[in-house]
Amino acid sequence: MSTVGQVINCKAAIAWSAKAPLSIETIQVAPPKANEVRIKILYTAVCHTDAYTLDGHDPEGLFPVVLGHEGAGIVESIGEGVTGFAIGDHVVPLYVPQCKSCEYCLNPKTNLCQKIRITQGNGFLPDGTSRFSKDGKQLFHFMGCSTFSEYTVVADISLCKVNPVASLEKVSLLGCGISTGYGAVLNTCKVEAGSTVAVWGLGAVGLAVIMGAKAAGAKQIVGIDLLETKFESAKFFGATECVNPKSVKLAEGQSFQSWLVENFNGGFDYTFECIGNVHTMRQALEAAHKGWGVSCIIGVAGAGQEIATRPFQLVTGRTWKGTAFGGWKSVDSVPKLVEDYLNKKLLIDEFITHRYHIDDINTAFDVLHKGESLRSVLSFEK
Ligand SMILES: NC(=O)C1=CN([C@@H]2O[C@H](COP(=O)(O)OP(=O)(O)OC[C@H]3O[C@@H](n4cnc5c(N)ncnc54)[C@H](OP(=O)(O)O)[C@@H]3O)[C@@H](O)[C@H]2O)C=CC1
Ligand SMILES: N[C@@H](CCC(=O)N[C@@H](CSC=O)C(=O)NCC(=O)O)C(=O)O
Ligand SMILES: [Zn+2]
Ligand SMILES: [Zn+2]
Repeated sequence: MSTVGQVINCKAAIAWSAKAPLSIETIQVAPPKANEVRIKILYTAVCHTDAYTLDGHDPEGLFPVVLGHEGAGIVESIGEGVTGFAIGDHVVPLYVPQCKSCEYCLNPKTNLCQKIRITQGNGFLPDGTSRFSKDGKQLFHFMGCSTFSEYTVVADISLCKVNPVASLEKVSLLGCGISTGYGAVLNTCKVEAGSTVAVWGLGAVGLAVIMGAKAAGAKQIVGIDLLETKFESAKFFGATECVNPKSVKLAEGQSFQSWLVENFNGGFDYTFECIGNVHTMRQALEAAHKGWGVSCIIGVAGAGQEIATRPFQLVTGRTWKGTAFGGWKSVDSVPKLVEDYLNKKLLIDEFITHRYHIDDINTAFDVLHKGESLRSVLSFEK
């Protein structure tokens, strides 16, 4: 029985309010309007940013909402005017879209397409409305993706078609964390062979940075985390050594970053913060090498959180920058990352540490907060 043009009743994890567990319920998903695509989501992962918004730290956080932004699925139907997709295509939703016509898409210096950023930040699709409801009550979209629903609707510029040979379970992780960390190295920082690199936070994003640094030919890759249980996986992905800031012997009044400068040849060519903590962001900046060191912020910090350092740190040659989705022009790049995965240039399988049915999504958030997981992947099929 075709669902094209029909409202679909399906399972979704609803966030009714901040800090509350997600509620598994049947919602209504309306057909796609012009330049929209409705997708049957087969797999979705949980990223720390989902937790960031669910925990109430996101100034753009709106409730009730269908969260989720790291997923993959199959096209169920397309709206009027959609040309690049057909029913049955394997696709990955993209929270950084690529319209290829806005000022940002036309500028090679950024991937931050702004075509639909305002409506996306307001929890809507580009026409300013939602396709989600629960018995007549509107539910907001999230990051233009909302993958915590069996069916979702996205703008056609927020979607890419991928090789159907690749496992949708695996390529779901290219919707955020792996692409971000890997791209931060290759695109945002353009790390050169022989560089020295330090990475704060050994979660999925941090490990993807390590994977990228190894691919770039870095000669030293130092993983930094408070949880030494993360060190083994960091070394698997390419860390040459790992440091627990709580375990080093600091001189009276000495900072961790000055200890790093003292013990790692004056600091690192590149540092990456993959936590979302403004204090570790300062550590990472000040551990970058005088004269040329570059520090890249990947971690997300909420409203009111501000970074600080002495201007002297920048005056003496350090650069502070950041990345969204690893600087990838999304529609063009994610299909290529899928090919890299199929050609074994990129690891994905090893990031998946937990698998759950969508009914157990709250457990996936628990293991993330406990630091026990890299990526939990959820499926809707029993
Ligand atoms: N800019 C972008 O485009 C993107 C940004 N992000 C952001 O990147 C960050 C990482 O995401 P993700 O990898 O999914 O998150 P994870 O929670 O999986 O990883 C964060 C890691 O940092 C560790 N950590 C926490 N506090 C400290 C500390 N003070 N010093 C050292 N290590 C610490 C955590 O340990 P523990 O588990 O014990 O807390 C965990 O190992 C998040 O802020 C997320 O929002 C994610 C994707 C894209
Ligand atoms: N609404 C949040 C935005 C936080 C943020 O920086 N998001 C990242 C992606 S994090 C994915 O896991 C991003 O790409 N931002 C670009 C953008 O246009 O938002 C807040 O306001 O804190
Ligand atoms: Zn994410
Ligand atoms: Zn654009």
